[in-house]
Amino acid sequence: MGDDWDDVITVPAKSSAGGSWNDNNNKGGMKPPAGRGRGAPAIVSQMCTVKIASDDEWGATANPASSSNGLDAPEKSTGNSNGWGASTAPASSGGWDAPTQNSQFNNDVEDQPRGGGWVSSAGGGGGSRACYKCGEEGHMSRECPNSNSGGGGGDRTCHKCQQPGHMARDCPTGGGGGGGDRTCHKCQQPGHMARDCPTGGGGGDRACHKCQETGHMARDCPTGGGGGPRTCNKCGDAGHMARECPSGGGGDTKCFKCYKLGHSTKECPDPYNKLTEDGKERERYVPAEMTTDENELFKGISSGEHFHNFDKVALSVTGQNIPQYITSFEEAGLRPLLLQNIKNSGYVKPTPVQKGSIAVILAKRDLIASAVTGSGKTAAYLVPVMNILLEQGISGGSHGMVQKPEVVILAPTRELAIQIHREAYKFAYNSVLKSVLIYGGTVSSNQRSNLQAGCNILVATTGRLKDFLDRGVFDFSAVKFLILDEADRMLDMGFGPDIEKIAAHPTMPPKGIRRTCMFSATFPEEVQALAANYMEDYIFVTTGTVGGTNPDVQQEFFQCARNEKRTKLMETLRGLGESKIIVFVDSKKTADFVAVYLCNNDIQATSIHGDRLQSQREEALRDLKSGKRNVLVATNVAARGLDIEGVNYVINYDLPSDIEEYVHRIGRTGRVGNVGHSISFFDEEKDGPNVGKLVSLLTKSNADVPAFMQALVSGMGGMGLDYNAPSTQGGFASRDMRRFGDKPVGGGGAARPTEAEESWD
Ligand SMILES: Nc1ncnc2c1ncn2[C@@H]1O[C@H](COP(=O)(O)OP(=O)(O)OP(=O)(O)O)[C@@H](O)[C@H]1O
Repeated sequence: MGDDWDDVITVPAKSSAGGSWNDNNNKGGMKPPAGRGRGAPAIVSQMCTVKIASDDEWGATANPASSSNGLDAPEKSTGNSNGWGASTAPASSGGWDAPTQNSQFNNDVEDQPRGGGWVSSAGGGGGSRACYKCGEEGHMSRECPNSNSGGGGGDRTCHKCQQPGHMARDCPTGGGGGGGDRTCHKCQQPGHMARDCPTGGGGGDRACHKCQETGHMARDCPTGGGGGPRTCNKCGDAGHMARECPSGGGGDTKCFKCYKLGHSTKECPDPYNKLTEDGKERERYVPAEMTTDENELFKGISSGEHFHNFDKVALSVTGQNIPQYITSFEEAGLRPLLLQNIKNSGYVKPTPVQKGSIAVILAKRDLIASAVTGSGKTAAYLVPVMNILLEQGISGGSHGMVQKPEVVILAPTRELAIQIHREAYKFAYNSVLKSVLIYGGTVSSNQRSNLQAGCNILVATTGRLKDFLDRGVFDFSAVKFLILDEADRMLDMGFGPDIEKIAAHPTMPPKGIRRTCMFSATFPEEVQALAANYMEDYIFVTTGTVGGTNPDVQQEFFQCARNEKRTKLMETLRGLGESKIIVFVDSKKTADFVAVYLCNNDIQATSIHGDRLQSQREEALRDLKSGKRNVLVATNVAARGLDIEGVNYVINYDLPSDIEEYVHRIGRTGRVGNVGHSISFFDEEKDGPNVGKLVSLLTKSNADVPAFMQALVSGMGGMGLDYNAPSTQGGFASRDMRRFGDKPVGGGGAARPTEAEESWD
């Protein structure tokens, strides 16, 4: 992965530090909360904490020009019979009757519908090219209606006898004859074609492409290999062709698909190659377009009976020069169109994380925000960044040019990226803002066209993002906001290296110039330390306990040995009737197994996991949403961020070993003030070692700790209990680490508070 990153075309980054947009702090139009007697947004000069109670995310030839030529360019100029890379050469090597069109030269070979070429699907061809038999347009020679004589009536001449009225293959002079003045490629004599050459070898003065000797063609070369000056496309050495390369790979020629060294295009292991590792044909999935039906678009989870409890949640904001929080969407000075879309979404007032985050982002500050699952973090960043773009105006790149999005939002899963884009599309409805979604598992040409048609907000998974970036479809030079959703996941070992490269990309404005915002329900302290490296003088917004479970989710645990789980699951599901339920398991295999088992037992189940085709993954979610299936068996791919209306229960068939994933999994229910339930099967043998972490989590979240867990923990002498330790040691963060950490933090501005907490109230 790594090497390609250095090859991307460099577009000059924004020159002036900070740019003017960075200085317009007041344009966000924040107004002070009513009745607080403050004129302008309050700027607090010291590190402080604010608590509110009550109301208050081209390669080798790195040739950017190729972008106009499609992403998957053909292997070099193989359009002749020279034998170099001959396997990809067009069929013209057959002789003089060259094909009219070489379908291999379609742009973006991977992404074209099968059966490409210029022949129309109408069955006859209707292009503007003329038939080789009659010379008329609208059909191909093989379908020539004027071909009674077998020849046609055009004025084109036969390649053999040079007479008009028939084609070479129908030449009455016979096969090896012909009277034209064209010469054989082998012996250079007129009157026959190379394949019919009586010399068998040829004695012309054309040189063999292998040994560079005259008198024979490459495929008849007596050297077997050749010693000409041409070099192998794999290893770069002269004397043999790529397909005969003794190195089997290597060399400094790059693959034209993935642009990595060491293999040819057809051997590319890249995910966008046609074949999977095990040789199966890849899916060519084109997702459906976003709905334009307003009702459908603005439909979402209605806030629940506990929504008012958000008012009781303490909002803690730490950092320097904290901007005044907002109390209502109206008072935030948002653009009318945005306000209208917020209203159409059914939002009446902001949730605590929205109150804090909207103010911070409108003030163009870096931000880490952590709040319980289902508390509206998506809108907490979308609304303010959109407002800023609308106020400052957008450039909106021209069609076909290298696109320059102003906002880049990264998410760990495709499904979450889809959801975020949908939200962005919703809030940007009727505005000039254009949100574009790019993610893997789908045909890339559609997404590329969407992106090339203009993009202000780019929502992406990292794989597809890097691919398009490498191919010069877009760059980061206009980025004002880099947003990581599920940031702790994005910064962990899986995605961390990608984020590092993205942030360090030559076209990405550096921290302090671009703004970086990170959101998650969980934010372990060690991840906060990593996050700080991408930020400058950031504000930390938390509501409740960072990493705590959602209080609206009633958590139940059952001791259940591994071999008892199936029966227990059936029992549980039968008791829950038609409710929408997500059943989490720890492996793809188990997901398939459990889903099949449930279906065999008349439960309307489906599954989602990383080995399923993307179309199947999305279909599974659609089926759950629509109620076609009421049970979704899932791996952690569905643990974070998904916001599905009516999911009343989450069942942990297998408990995760990672405590943060537990928090996210059970957070698929009990969203925006709705009551939810989680039921977890605790297998003492497997989950015993994690009991300390669980008890710590439940305790800090003010949730009931089951008696059996308490007994287990005291039986272990309290081992594993650690309420404040980093997650890897069994705990979770509950605060802004800068205020309590021992180590200075890079890039986070002042690492320690200089003054006591200061409140907004
Ligand atoms: N102010 C609001 N009023 C009513 N509903 C809201 C409000 N803000 C967000 N919502 C709705 O709440 C639901 C949850 O929002 P969202 O998915 O952004 O939560 P989240 O905090 O990001 O959750 P997670 O941590 O699971 O990713 C969505 O359906 C969203 O439309």
